[in-house]
Amino acid sequence: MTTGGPALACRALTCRAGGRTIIAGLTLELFPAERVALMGPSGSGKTTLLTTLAGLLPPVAGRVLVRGVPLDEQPALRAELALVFQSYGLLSLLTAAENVEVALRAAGRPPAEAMRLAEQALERVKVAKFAGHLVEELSGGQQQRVAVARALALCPRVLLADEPTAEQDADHRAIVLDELLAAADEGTTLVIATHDPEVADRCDRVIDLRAPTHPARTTS
Ligand SMILES: Nc1ncnc2c1ncn2[C@@H]1O[C@H](COP(=O)(O)OP(=O)(O)OP(=O)(O)O)[C@@H](O)[C@H]1O
Repeated sequence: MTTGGPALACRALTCRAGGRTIIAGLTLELFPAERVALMGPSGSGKTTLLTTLAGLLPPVAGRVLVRGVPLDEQPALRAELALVFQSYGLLSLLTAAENVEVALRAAGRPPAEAMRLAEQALERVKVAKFAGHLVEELSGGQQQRVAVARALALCPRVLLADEPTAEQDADHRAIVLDELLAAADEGTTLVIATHDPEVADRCDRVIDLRAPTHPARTTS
């Protein structure tokens, strides 16, 4: 499903972490409504790549482009990207609902609308009943679903999700995956880092980061 130009792209992207080159000269184009699985062994650079694509980690060379515009030249374009962090990145002393509302308020939504959208997003991934609970009171899987809800609520142009089903049981894994794929049905570009072949099977394309120091191989 590729319409128009890429929603997100990178050109000759090189990323380093801990004094090592993790991603070397990677060029990619990710299209609206496309569902992409990012795979590769532990340590191959999935988190590093997602964090760089989200504009949170500057590359040492190359560029990230949002709708063809270099992200480093227009940092405001980050607002079009949402990242589900592998470690969730939630504020533990806020409630589940407040975590989603804070993101919506930061994106410019008025308070009442932020509350309504947060509730809807939490319901989509079956954590609405914990809306008033502090994040630190929730299980890992519940926290992960709150992190997914936060990203979904933003209706981002691009949703980058770092192993978003890793902490889920089978039923909740299916729910999370269905909701992420539903966002792609609405036009969001979806990139899911995963070790799960069943998640990859439901995507349009797999990007395989087989070796930390080699360019990614892309399969359709
Ligand atoms: N802040 C850091 N300091 C030092 N090394 C780092 C840092 N961040 C990442 N690395 C290294 O970069 C490499 C890639 O890590 P990354 O987390 O991107 O891999 P991954 O493919 O997401 O792994 P996993 O599947 O285990 O989540 C690893 O060797 C890791 O040790």
